[in-house]
Amino acid sequence: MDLTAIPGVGAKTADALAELEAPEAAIESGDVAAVARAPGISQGRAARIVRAAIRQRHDDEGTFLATPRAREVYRDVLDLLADRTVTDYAAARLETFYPSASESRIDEVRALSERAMERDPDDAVLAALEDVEPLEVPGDVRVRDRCLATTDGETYASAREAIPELSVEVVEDSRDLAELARGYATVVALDDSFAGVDVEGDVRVEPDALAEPAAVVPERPLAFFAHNRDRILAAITVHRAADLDAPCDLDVLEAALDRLDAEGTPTGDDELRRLQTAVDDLDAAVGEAESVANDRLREAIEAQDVTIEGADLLSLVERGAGVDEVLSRELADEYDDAVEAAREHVIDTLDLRDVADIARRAFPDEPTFPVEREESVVSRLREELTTARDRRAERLKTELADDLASMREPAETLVDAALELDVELAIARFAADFDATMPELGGDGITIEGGRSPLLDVEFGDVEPVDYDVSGVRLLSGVNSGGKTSMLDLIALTVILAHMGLPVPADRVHVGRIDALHYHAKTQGTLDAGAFESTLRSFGELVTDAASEGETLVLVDELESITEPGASAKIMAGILEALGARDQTAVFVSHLAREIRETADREIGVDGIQALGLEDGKLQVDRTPRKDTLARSTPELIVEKLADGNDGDAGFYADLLAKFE
Ligand SMILES: Nc1ncnc2c1ncn2[C@@H]1O[C@H](COP(=O)(O)OP(=O)(O)OP(=O)(O)O)[C@@H](O)[C@H]1O
Repeated sequence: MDLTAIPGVGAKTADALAELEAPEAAIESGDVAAVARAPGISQGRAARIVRAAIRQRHDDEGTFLATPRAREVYRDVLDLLADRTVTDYAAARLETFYPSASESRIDEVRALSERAMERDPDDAVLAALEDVEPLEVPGDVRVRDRCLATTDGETYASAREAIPELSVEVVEDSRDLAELARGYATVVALDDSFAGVDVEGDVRVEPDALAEPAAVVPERPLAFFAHNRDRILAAITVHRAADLDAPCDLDVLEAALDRLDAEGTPTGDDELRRLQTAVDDLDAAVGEAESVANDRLREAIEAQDVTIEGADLLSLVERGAGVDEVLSRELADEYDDAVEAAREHVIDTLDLRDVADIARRAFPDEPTFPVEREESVVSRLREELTTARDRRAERLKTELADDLASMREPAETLVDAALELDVELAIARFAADFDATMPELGGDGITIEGGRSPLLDVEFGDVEPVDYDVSGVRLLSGVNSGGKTSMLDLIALTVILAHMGLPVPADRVHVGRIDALHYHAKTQGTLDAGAFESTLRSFGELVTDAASEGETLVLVDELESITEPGASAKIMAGILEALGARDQTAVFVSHLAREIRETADREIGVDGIQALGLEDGKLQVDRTPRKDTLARSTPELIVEKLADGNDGDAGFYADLLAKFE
């Protein structure tokens, strides 16, 4: 597949996508997370690429949302869905859903919606989803306790390329190797020629190491799991909570991850913990041991009466002997005890085992006061412990990397499935929150039964259900604030959702398949000549043959506000005539329904949102449009109320009312 064939994907993006293991498969399966793993591709961009590819696959021109207001309603739909996602991934993935004229695309998403609506958005699942994120490729890993060694320049270059995690050293002979082995816990010699050499330290001869880097740097495969550990564990919890089929044994994967911390260090091994603590606490323990010895010695000296014969004292003084000699002569046993206590302290506190003999040498046999550590011995001890720790860690890492080697793919599948579940749960929650049902598609016109718009400015619980049945061109009249604009919004929302393949907030909906939605919102005030002309042109295009190929739904809100009432009634009548002649479906909301109908050359049906009356100065409205009814306007209602009154002016109001008929 030529990636640049996807609309909007240029050569640069195609190169970035080509870095993925299987870019075509990721794009085709709509896996936004996988696409977003390409360098420099954000989740939003990935969603746009996937959407463009879907459109291409379904031969879909993407011209369904033909006006700004139609696009706004679509945005509102996406927001309602995104509000019900837990992960950013699901919100981005939902952006790949769009209203489409393509039957195959709608069916694809309908299948997903139907599956989604069976799901139970359980709180435990939603909570577990909080920590699921798309898997990431970890940054560069650097390993400092191991190195590669070779005598050959070419091998050196390929080693640097194949295993950038380790330093590569050029050596000449086994002496050089031995030198390296003093600085590194492990040296991996890449040349055959070193086979059988006997050098002190952990020197391995592995001529095939470059072919199997993970064996030399288990940190590489482990870094993936360490970096993504929490996400994978969260995905495991999601699978358990939602009872999803798992691609691997979750207990085994979890147990393996439990042996790894976020830095990629194996955990849960007592021996490694012992060695690590010994390295960390060595200095402190030696310091404490010095105090132990000195306290003891001080006490012994204080308690001791040293008796020395004059001749001996004289001889000592003549020889210039110091206190050490007095100590060794007079307090040899006490000194030995004190030093023994110091040695035991270090060995016991650090739980030293095979290096206990080195630890003993950290305090000298020769009496001194105060007792002081032998710095070179302590350094040696530190080196030995560090090397032992690093070797132990490497062994554990290798074992763990082996255990996890076969789990990378299942882990990816696991996280992808959890993220996809979030998409489905968003649809399930949308359906549950708004009592939505799957619409029927096909035939002509639109039938909505028990429709409730979640876009209204009232609590969803307070939204009154409405019914409306539209075929052909209709005028929608009605009282101010009766719900005419809200009805257009509900129709637009319903048609968009139905063409996205999603459930609609109604008891029952039947929607004829359309190719484009033209929804024109009410303009704010009269337009100037230029704006008026361009608005008229857009309607002109809409009703010309070229533009009206295919089915369109036209929703227009109070077009009369663009110019003076007389002219606008004529214009609307003309547009409705043209749309009617082309068998399109249209709803025009207007307060000039009567004038339009009178001006039009063909019969135009008028429906009305009726006021039931005024109660305490407030309109009581039946929000469901009454078929073939020119609704009374608000002023008419008020005049009627005044005419019915007992005021002296009633006659005047009765005459006024007559003018409305
Ligand atoms: N189905 C409904 N259930 C509850 N409230 C509704 C419903 N439809 C509309 N409303 C309320 O009525 C208000 C006015 O609705 P809307 O703007 O649709 O009326 P309108 O007939 O277009 O008014 P105008 O003639 O002034 O343009 C809404 O803001 C909303 O609060």
